[in-house]
This record gives sequence, C-alpha cells and structure tokens, in this order.
Amino acid sequence: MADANTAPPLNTASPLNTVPLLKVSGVGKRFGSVAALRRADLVVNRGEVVCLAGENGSGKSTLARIVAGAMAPDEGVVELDGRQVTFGGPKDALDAGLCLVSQEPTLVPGLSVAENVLLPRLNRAARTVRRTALAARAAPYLERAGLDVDPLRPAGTLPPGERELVEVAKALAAEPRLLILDEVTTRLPDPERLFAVVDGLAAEGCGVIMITHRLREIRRACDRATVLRDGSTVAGLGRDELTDERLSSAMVGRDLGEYFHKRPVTPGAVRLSVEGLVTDRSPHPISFDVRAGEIIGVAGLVGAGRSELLETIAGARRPRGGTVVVDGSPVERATPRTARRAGVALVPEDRFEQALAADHTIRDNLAVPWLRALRRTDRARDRERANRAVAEYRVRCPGVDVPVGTLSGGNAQKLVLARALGHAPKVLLLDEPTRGVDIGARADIYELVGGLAEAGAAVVLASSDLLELLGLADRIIVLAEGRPAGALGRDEASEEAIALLALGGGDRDDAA
Ligand SMILES: Nc1ncnc2c1ncn2[C@@H]1O[C@H](COP(=O)(O)OP(=O)(O)OP(=O)(O)O)[C@@H](O)[C@H]1O
Repeated sequence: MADANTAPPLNTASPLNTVPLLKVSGVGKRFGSVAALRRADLVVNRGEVVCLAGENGSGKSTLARIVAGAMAPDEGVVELDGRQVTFGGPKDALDAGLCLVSQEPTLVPGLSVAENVLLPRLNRAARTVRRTALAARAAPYLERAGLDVDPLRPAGTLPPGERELVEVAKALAAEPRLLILDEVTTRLPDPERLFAVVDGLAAEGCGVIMITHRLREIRRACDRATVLRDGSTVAGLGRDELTDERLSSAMVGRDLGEYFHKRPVTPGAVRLSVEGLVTDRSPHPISFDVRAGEIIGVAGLVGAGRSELLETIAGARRPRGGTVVVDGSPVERATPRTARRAGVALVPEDRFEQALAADHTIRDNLAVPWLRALRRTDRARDRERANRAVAEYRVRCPGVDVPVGTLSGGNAQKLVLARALGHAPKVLLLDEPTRGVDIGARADIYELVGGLAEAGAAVVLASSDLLELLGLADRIIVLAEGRPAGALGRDEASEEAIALLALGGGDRDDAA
C-alpha cells in the first residue's frame, strides 16, 4: 500500500506542479462529544481525481465542508497552492476556486434553472439582466452537465435527477480549480455523463475530490484514493490498487468475504399479490406475485415509476385502480397505517423527506410506528429497543438521544432500515436501500434482507444498482416509463438484458 497521500507523478514537467493544488494536514473537528475528524490528511494535485473513501461516519463530508469553507476546522492546516488559507465561509472558498456539490440540495425552487446555475456569480446589478440573456449565459454549463431543459423553467419543477444536474451545472459555472463531489452520482440518472465531465475538467488541470461508496465508480473515475477511518487518514491507494478487496479492507478494516447473502430458498405460499395496480403516475396496470422467501427486484431508469409502485403498495399513494393482497386478504383503502397493519413495511428512497424527522431523537424516530402503543405502556422499552437497533446496525452515534439530523447520510439510512426490519414485516418494500451506505454496512444489510426472506418474508427491492439486483433478486421486473416492460428470471437476468428492457428495447409485456 502506498503512503496515504502518495500521488502518481502527474504533470511533473512543470515546476509549479511540485506544489500540490490542495494540501490538508492534521485536520481535526469535533461536534460535542463526537470527533468527526481526528487527523485527516489529503493531497490533491492539479489534473488529478482523488477519491475520498471511508465508512459511513468516517468524516468524509465533514472534510469536504472544511475544504469548501462551509465550516472551520478545530485544528490542522489547509493549504492551497502551498499557502495556508482560512476561509470565512463558502463564498471565500468559491472566490479561491474551491467548489462543493454537497449531499444537501442548494437550489432555490422558485428561481429559474438559469438563475440557479449563475446564482453564485450574480451580483445585485446582474440580477436585473434580462431572463433570456441569463438563459443564454447558463446554457453552456447546462449542456456540459448533460442537461437538456428549458433554462427558464423553475428549478423546483424538475425531477430529482435533473435537479442534481443543475447542481453540477452550477458548480461548473463557478469555473472551479478544485471541485468536490459528495455522493453526487447516487442521485444522477446517468453517472457516466458526470464522469465524462470530470475527465474533461481534469484534462484542463482542475483537481477533483470524489466521494462515493460505489467501488465501480471509484475505479472508473479516480486516479487514486485516500481512505479515512474514524476521522483519520489511514491509507492511500494508487490507481492499480483500486480493487474491491484493497478498498474494502482499507475502509472497513475487515475482510467482507461473500457480499450477497441470498441463499436459494424454496418459495412458500404467495404473500403479496399486486393485481392490476394502476399508480397515479401511469395508466398501465402492473401485476405480480411475491411468494414467502422470494426477493423480487424492480429495475428501470430514473422516472420509470419504481418508487411510485412501491409507495402505492405501501399505501403512501392512492392507486387509480387495482388491488394489493397480503396473505390472501386485500388491503382495503390502503393508507400507510392500514398497509403497516397488514404487515407491509416500506424503506423509502428519500430518508430525510419521507422517513425521518431530523429534529427528533434516534429513539423517537425508531419508535414512530409504536408511538401510540408506547404512550400507553412502557416508555423505557423503546430506549432498550433503540440501543439494540443502533448496536445491531452499527449506527455510528454518541447515543440514542441525539437528533437524527446530526447523523451522517449512511448512518441515517441504516436507521430507516433498522426500523423497517425490526418489525419482522411480512412484506418488505425496499427503495434504493443502500444509497449512500458504505460497503461494510451494505454487506450487513444484504445479509439481514436475505435472512428476512429466508424467514418467510416477501421482499420487493427497487434499485438503480444493477449488481445489487442481480446479486439478490430471484426475479427482476423491469419498468419503462411506468409500464411493465418485462420480467427476467435469475438465469436470464444480466445488466445487458435489464438495460435493453429499461430502454424499451424488449417487446415482452409479461411482467408478472
Ligand atoms: N452537525 C453535526 N452535529 C453533530 N454530529 C455531526 C454533525 N455533522 C457530522 N456529525 C458526525 O460526524 C461524524 C462524521 O460525519 P460525516 O458526515 O463527515 O461522515 P461521512 O464519512 O461523510 O459519512 P457518510 O458516508 O454516511 O455520508 C458522524 O459521526 C456524524 O454523525
């Protein structure tokens, strides 16, 4: 293993390049009793794409925020072009050419796409510039980001994947010297497009820090990786060391062994029947059965209707027709509560919008489905339950009484899963369950989901991660524009077969 920050000999021809673009040394940051960063070191050279890797809660986003001027370190030094810098805020960092695309959305929904893209560069006078002129100025950045929308459209009306591309275009408009992308690809319809942008920026001499949990993406886009564990830099991996084994053992500190834990199960009786279900998104009825012990995958491009299907089964959306039957009994007038009573649990796609109350404690969030019962009975039991869930799911937190909003993204996701799986549901609906979750926790989650299926649950797994679908699902239903485009058994499913159906290339209409 190379030293933590050993960089490949890039652009060594220029003497200027002996000084790194960015050098972070010994940075520490505490939040109350939590040491988010202890001794973080990081070097990025011009024209280099560096992956910042590490488990959930290892400090990656905190380091990204410090570099981008969004928070100050408690200790340590940040140098740009060999000179120490102290930023008063993100604006200072932006002026110095450092730009962060963070996990949190920053767009102003009521402003147009063009205004959002140019916002950091607009002074008061420029805001009176004609809207069409702004649109023309924003157009090249939108095009470079791969987004084909009307620049005058309000940003809030775009679907999530396109909003993320506006965030990317906004970063490009800042013409950064160092771009930080914090788990941007998880929200993008086509990550490859972003990688092409990253390649182009690097070729122009821009440094890029990329945070992602997807090992394939690290290999595709990055020149090397710097690995954080418990807030300290513990390893540096060169390009030819970016293998699954090296990355995972550097991040997690243990050998993950077998990744997917779906053992062959003899399916039992039908647990979930979806009969001619018409969601509020599309006129096409969808029908399929899931037997006890089965995991059914739902694939499709962004916007294909995966989330809508799961949310309708879970009673979170009103269907326009059709029935959901659990263990032979129709779920009448489905609401989230009636579906939950019937044994249906949903892990929704957006943890903070749909599943968690950020200002409330871990303990209260875990207790939500039981709150009524708890008010009447023993309040001490939920603490015990919460402590157990946090330990079992390895949620990194100082205790169960901290607000959920202080958790790192992946740890918040683990909490949503802990709550859903903790009820031993008959039907488990998972929508992008491992988005933002580190590889160690991923292996744990796959094992838990596999175990739940083995115990007789019916599982429906919607995911944009094809390896996850292929590794876990017994059968994969592919949706295209809200329509069932086909179903693939374990033996016929492959990345190519899924992609073909998702793009509308197949002519099978037998999704059940
Ligand atoms: N504002 C905050 N208040 C309290 N604790 C915080 C705050 N921000 C981060 N933390 C804690 O600091 C630690 C590091 O968090 P950070 O978000 O940097 O991790 P990460 O490596 O980016 O994780 P993930 O991969 O899950 O996004 C976590 O334990 C997190 O709970």
